[in-house]
Order: sequence, then structure tokens, then C-alpha cells
Amino acid sequence: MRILIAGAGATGGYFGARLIQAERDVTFLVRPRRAEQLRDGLRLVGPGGEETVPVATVTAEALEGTYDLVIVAVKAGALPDMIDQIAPAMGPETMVLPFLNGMAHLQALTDRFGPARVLGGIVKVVATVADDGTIHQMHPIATLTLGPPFGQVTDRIRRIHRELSVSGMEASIAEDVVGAMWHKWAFITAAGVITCLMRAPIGDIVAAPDGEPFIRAVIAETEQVSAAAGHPMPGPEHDAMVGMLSAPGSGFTSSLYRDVTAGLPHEGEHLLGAFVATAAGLGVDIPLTALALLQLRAHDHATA
Ligand SMILES: NC(=O)C1=CN([C@@H]2O[C@H](COP(=O)(O)OP(=O)(O)OC[C@H]3O[C@@H](n4cnc5c(N)ncnc54)[C@H](OP(=O)(O)O)[C@@H]3O)[C@@H](O)[C@H]2O)C=CC1
Ligand SMILES: CC(C)(CO)C(=O)C(=O)O
Repeated sequence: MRILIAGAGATGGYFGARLIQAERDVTFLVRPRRAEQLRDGLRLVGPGGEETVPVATVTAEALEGTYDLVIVAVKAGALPDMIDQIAPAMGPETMVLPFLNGMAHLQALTDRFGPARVLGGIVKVVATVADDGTIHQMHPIATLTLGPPFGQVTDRIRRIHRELSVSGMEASIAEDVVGAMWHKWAFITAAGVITCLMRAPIGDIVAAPDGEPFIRAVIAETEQVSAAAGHPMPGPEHDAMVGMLSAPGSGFTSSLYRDVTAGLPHEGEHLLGAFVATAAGLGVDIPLTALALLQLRAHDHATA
């Protein structure tokens, strides 16, 4: 199976490296600067140690032929350009699997490639790319969930799942992948709202008087929206979210908070902006989430 991974950053690079180590036929679609960084291999540092994986790269101008699977592993701001760039790699049978957090990208991919070629997906990994191009995995978790956003699980989806089932990552099929994406979106929105509004990691917020009720109020908001959209948060996932977002002493911050404080392009509109708009459409009032969005927008205006 020919696999193209569009973006060799934290998520694309991590999962791509594991697939290459299992001798899957993977090529990364990258820009020239990243191609240069990867010339001698992709360096991965994590709980399992340090490794360098030889990788094949291609730039958009040099793309040839179509692929069986195109994985989109860019941040939301890069999605419109990436959709244009992967279009020549999409044959009639090619499936596209996005790794992005949030939901809005499903519509953008479907508008361009049609529902039959679009998969839903979520990845759980905690990783980042350092300035020298090394991918740092900060926690051993590495799971990938895929499924049909608009229909049934097909043989083609099962084949893709088998191809992605390799050592160093856990791949699974979700019949209700849209529900799984909603639950991750609710979680990542809550994490973003909590840490962006408080400007601190979870442990410091919990240590402050009234920190914990604030956290619970944000979680309640995002779960209310998910439920109103038809995807109530399952009990175990609710417990896991509360546990993770209110653990005493935890240094956890959201990637949104880390991007904002580092002055990097962030996914605030794709995550919080779309969440607030969706909640308004569903008639759900989420004042804390709306406040975090307003704060982000003011910050962006001040730093533009
Ligand atoms: N990091 C994490 O732990 C997790 C992230 N996610 C989600 O996954 C998605 C991807 O995030 P992540 O992997 O962290 O992002 P990164 O910023 O680490 O990686 C994105 C990569 O996309 C590349 N890129 C952007 N535009 C183009 C283009 N036109 N052509 C080629 N390459 C391009 C960038 O390359 P360049 O170097 O050229 O800029 C960069 O290497 C996000 O939606 C995020 O929320 C989900 C779970 C965990
Ligand atoms: C919470 C986490 C690390 C889980 O994969 C994530 O999705 C993110 O920070 O973007």
C-alpha cells in the first residue's frame, strides 16, 4: 500500500517513523527546509530512547502518481494549502485520513474529495518538534483511531487498519468515529480553555482556591455541547478527562496554550472558534469557553 504522509511534524513524523520501521511504503510530503532536515533520517527521542529512521520525502512540485492512503498531519492553518497539494496524489480509490484535532477539517476534505474518500481519525500522542527537527515524544501513549465518518466500515477501511497496525502504535477502527472525534474535541477544548484562561499548568490551577470548581465548570460546558450534538461523553471518558485535567501537581498544559505562549501559529479558531460557533447553533450557552476565545482573539490582535 503506497502511503503519503502530508506533514512530517510531531504527529506525522512519529506515526510515519513507526510505519517505516515496520517496512510500510511511506513517503512524507514536505517543504524544502524539512526535506533538508530529514536528509540523514528522522530523529525521534522518547521514552523508548533515541533513534534515527531513514525516510523518503517528496515536495509538492515533485509528486508523482497517486497513493492508496494519504494521511494529513498538519495544523489547521496549513490545511487549505495542503488540500491543494495532495489533490494530485488522490486517485479514485485513495482514502484520506486526517490526524487533526477538531471537526471542521472533515467538511473541508469532503467538499474537495467527496465523502467516499474521506476517513475520520484521531491520534493520541504527546509530541513536539524541536528547532533542529528532532521529534520529542513526551509520553509513551501512541494510539490511532480511524473509521468511516459517513457510512459503514468497509473492506478498504479494514485493509488500511491492518496496514497501520504496527509495533510502537496501537491502531483501532471506530464504527462511530465522529463520536470519537467529538469526545477528543470536547477534551482538547476544555484543556485549552482551562490552561489558556488561567495561564498555568493544571497542577497550579488545582492548587488555587476555587481552581477545581472552575475546571469542572469548563468540562461541563464542553460535555454539554458534545451531548447536544448527539455525542454524550461516555462515563469512563468523562472520568479520564476529569482525572487528567484536575490532577494535583500535574504539569500538563494544552498544545494550544503552549503554541500561544511560544508565539507560534495556533489552532484557536479551528478548536475554540468552531466550538463556540457550534454551541451557538445548538443553543448551548458556554460563557467560559467564549471568554477564552475572546481572550485569544484579543491576544492575536495585540500580537499581529
Ligand atoms: N503534537 C501532538 O502531540 C498532537 C497533535 N495533534 C493534532 O495533530 C495535528 C497536527 O499537529 P502536529 O503534528 O503537532 O503539528 P506540527 O506543527 O508538529 O507538524 C505539522 C507539520 O506540517 C508541515 N506543513 C505545514 N504546511 C505544509 C505544507 N504546505 N507542505 C508540507 N508540510 C507542511 C510543517 O512543516 P514545516 O516544518 O515545513 O513547517 C510541520 O512539520 C493538529 O491538528 C494537532 O492539534 C493531535 C494529537 C497530538
Ligand atoms: C492532549 C493531546 C496531547 C493528546 O493526544 C493532544 O491531542 C494535544 O495536545 O494536541
